[in-house]
Amino acid sequence: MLLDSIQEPKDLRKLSADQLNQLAGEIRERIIRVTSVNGGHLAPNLGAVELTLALHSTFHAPDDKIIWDVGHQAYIHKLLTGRNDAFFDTLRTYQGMSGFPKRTESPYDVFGTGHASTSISAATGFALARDLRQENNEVVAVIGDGALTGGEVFEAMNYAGHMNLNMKVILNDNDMSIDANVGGLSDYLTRLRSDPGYQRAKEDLDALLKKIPTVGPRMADLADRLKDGMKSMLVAGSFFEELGFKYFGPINGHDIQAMRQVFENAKGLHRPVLIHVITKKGKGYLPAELNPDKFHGTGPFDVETGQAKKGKKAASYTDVFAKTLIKLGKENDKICAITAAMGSGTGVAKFKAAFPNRAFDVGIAEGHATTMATALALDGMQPVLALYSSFMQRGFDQLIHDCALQEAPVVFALDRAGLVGEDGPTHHGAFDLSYLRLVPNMTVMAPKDERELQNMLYSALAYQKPTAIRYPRGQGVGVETLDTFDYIAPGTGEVLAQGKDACLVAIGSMVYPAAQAAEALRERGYDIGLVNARFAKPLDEALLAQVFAETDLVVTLEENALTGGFGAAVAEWAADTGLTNPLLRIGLPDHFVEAGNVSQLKKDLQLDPDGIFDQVATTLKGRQAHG
Ligand SMILES: Cc1ncc(C[n+]2csc(CCOP(=O)(O)OP(=O)(O)O)c2C)c(N)n1
Ligand SMILES: CC(=O)[C@@H](O)[C@H](O)COP(=O)(O)O
Ligand SMILES: [Mg+2]
Repeated sequence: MLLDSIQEPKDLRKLSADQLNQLAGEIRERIIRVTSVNGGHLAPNLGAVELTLALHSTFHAPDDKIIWDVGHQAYIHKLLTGRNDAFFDTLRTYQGMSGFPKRTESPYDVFGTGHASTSISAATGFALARDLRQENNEVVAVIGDGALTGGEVFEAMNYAGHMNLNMKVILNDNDMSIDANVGGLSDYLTRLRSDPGYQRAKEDLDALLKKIPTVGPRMADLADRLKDGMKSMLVAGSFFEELGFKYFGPINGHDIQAMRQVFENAKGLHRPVLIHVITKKGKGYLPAELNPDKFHGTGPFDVETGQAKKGKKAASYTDVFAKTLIKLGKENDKICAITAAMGSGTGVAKFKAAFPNRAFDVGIAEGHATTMATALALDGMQPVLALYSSFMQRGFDQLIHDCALQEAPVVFALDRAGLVGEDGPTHHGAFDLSYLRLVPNMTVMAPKDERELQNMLYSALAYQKPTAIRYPRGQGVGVETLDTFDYIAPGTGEVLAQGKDACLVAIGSMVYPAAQAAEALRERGYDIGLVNARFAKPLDEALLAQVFAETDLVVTLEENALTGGFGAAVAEWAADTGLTNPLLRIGLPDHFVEAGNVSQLKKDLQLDPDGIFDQVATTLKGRQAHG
């Protein structure tokens, strides 16, 4: 195989045009094979094969810096930069190769990513550093049309254009985000891409401009201004040109030689350049071409049929959220659902199918979504903003400054809270309890199971206050859901068992594992209590006072960073109250948790029932030994 002979990108420069095309086929085969076993971002990569070959055969990485936006499409880059074997064996596995660019993995991965819309800011920094060092390497950002909807992109282009920095942006336009892309910018790209009238308008304009008479100084001045105005209205890429970027395109992103020629020409321009490349998401694998959304990120699948390998499982938290919101939406027409480019992932797409006018996908714009939801709430609507926990981080200031400060009754439905698995540290929802708990006016809760998620969503809408509910990725514990809901008052936990030796006070996804550990401890003769805390804010202080009075050792459990999390809240409250019971806090450590199967990660971090049992038993034995 040609692919196995490529150790570094410069090997590509020895290949003929035919060999590069052959290599493209081999790469596609490899990626389909590996993702069919390990899962991964198949469709984005299949669309970027020729683009990556053209880039790596023209630019000289790692001296030239190639920055991948989101980074989910960087598999080809990994295959071409000496990681062929590891890719085959370990992509997205525990202690294996990351599914995203990662600086510690390779010198070719110059900037770590996972969240969208950072590449042009990063390129700006690399270009400035290069200029300060008086070197002359190229800096290239590769960004998709979906990631282009994120506001940071425009902050970066505004500045890079202003500084006239030598950097190249390759816009990989496949006319898709995860779901359909949204917005005026997406429409603009569609016009650039496909409207022959638009292209013709450009040619007609040139002809027209030649005909404008320029008699006398005032007429000449008028003609110039008219030309400028018309140019900016009609010239292809004028939006990018106005920001200071020289626009090239659109060009065929599956024609390696055409792209190489444009990239080579762009190298000679020492200024900001944007090259608009058109690709097909899922290219070369029919099931992915036909369903690019399903194959954006996939689990293991059968290559022949494209069918997912996993069997039918219990409903996911996302399904329960969507089903419950639809039911609530039928009874209350003020309820709206908002998401930031994660309609399928959060279940908002289902709500949109039921209530097309009351569901909004704003693109990759979590900050904007938060402010928009705030205003909807202030004007009498009941917005539910569904985001992944780790992407909510993008809207933190808006959550404080717009929503919480004005006490806007927005419900934040934070999916993928806790460990998410193979996407790894960029995507684990490790911090939301910490960063939400510190904000005044917030109510923060986490359900122990699907039924409690239903009741929490129902209750959150009744609170009429900024409220967050966080729940994990994937399937629930399998309890029955209902079509009627029970109200849970703010700051009320639930005593599941009483015990004198220790009480396990767990929140959200840790309640069931804590219950299993408590049972095992009881079998060893310990008297163990169990509390479902439900709320990280406000705490159920009366319940905690009872727990601290009745038991010796208090154990808090959360699938969130220990720093600032639920256990920290209990510790602060106990210290403020003058209680001195020993406190064992179980949760995520103060380092970024790597990628891997969630059960494996939980085992490693002692967050599974066995790990909880061991930690509590060791502490209890230690206390007995010291009398
Ligand atoms: C801040 C943030 N919000 C949401 C996401 C989830 N996400 C990952 S890829 C993606 C779509 C990207 O579309 P595009 O840039 O066009 O790349 P394509 O997959 O089409 O190649 C989204 C919304 C993210 N990674 N980061
Ligand atoms: C790259 C990215 O951010 C998304 O594609 C993410 O991988 C989706 O994760 P889920 O599989 O949890 O929806
Ligand atoms: Mg796209």
